[in-house]
Amino acid sequence: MTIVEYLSTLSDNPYFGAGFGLFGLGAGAALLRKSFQASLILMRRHYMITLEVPCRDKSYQWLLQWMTEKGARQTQHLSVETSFEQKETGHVKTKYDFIPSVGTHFFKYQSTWIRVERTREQHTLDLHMGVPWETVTLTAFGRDKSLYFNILEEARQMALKQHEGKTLMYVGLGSEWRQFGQPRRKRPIQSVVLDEGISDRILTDCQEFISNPSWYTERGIPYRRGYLLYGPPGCGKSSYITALAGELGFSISVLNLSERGLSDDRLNHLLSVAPQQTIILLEDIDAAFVSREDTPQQKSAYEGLNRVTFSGLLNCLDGVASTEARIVFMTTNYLERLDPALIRPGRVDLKEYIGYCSAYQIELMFRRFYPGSDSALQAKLFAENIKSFDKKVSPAQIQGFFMFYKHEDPEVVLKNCEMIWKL
Ligand SMILES: Nc1ncnc2c1ncn2[C@@H]1O[C@H](COP(=O)(O)OP(=O)(O)OP(=O)(O)O)[C@@H](O)[C@H]1O
Repeated sequence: MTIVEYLSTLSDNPYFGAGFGLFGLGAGAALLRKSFQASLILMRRHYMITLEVPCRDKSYQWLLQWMTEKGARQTQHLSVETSFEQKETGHVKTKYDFIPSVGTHFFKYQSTWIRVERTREQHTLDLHMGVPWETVTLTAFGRDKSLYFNILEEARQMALKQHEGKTLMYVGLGSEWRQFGQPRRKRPIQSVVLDEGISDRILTDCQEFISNPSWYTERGIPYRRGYLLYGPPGCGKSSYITALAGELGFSISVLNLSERGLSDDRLNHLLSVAPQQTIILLEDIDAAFVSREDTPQQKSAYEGLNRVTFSGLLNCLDGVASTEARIVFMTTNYLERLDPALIRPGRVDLKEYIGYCSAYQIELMFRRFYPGSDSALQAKLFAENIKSFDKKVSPAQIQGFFMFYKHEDPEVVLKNCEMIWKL
């Protein structure tokens, strides 16, 4: 029997025919599935756009907030984020924000449906923050990438708007900057009364610096500026820096150089990843290198811990260079304790003494507290009275004194000037 004859007898066999038919069906289904998958991949590649935002990216928080506003209304699967909000009256209000939970959500942006997938890796931690690693992936039909650009920009604007009129504070935690406390209402710069011309000098210098990056790049000078405010306590150094940050629309990033475990490397890293548009504040810079080892107990407490060295700090300050305007403010009560290397030009470009009140400051503070019609005359009298005691007085003392007599007439205040030193 030839092979051809053998095959023809097989084709007459009903069992073989059925088996062959089944095989054909299976192969056909597999082929269909494969081509479906291939066309899906092809469609994804050419007709869909995807955006992946990992939790380490700056826009991640903005995007979550944006989704809270836009998307959370369209999905039923939410997770809660509780925060505390301080009202201007000082009341603290609890605020619940619902954000789309981990999983898949769909919502419409303009006329496009977007699939949002929020995933959380159970086994991977974001080592900086110690939280599970998360990713948000947006997928939409189309090829226009500007869709995502618009979403991110809208999210950024929304985040900025939330902080409009507020000053943010950051502190260095580990190798990250973390927001510290609630955003504070901006303090008007005029509310910090410094001696004649000082505030204008600092403000103009900062503004000129910020608006002139090309001056620095053209001359190959690092784009940074250092300021030192020195003087006795309670005269407004910290208050002025806070008010200045508000005026410039900057945040404040506070670095505590005496902090345990802050090494040269960490300091360097923190300075290089500082938030944008921020004032880096090194308070009580004189205390950073002396007070730590005053007593044997302190010495042993700090043994084995990393810490910032003086040369490390100088290197870090010199290395603070970026395309961003980098403003560093230092404060101290004791200028004479500072090493000249720390405050040489280039590290500190402008030094200002913020001292006890002059007659000019006393008058101005009085007029701000008692803005009545006789204010100018009374303020002059008040300043003369205070000066006649020939004693030092700080703005904090004057503020405390005014607060004590806040329900009294200016006349009573004028009569009780000596109480300033007794409160
Ligand atoms: N020049 C000023 N104008 C208005 N208020 C002031 C002024 N100086 C100080 N105050 C008030 O006194 C308080 C303490 O001021 P602040 O902390 O800014 O002083 P400081 O010079 O930074 O002191 P320290 O050296 O102890 O840090 C604040 O409540 C502030 O409002």
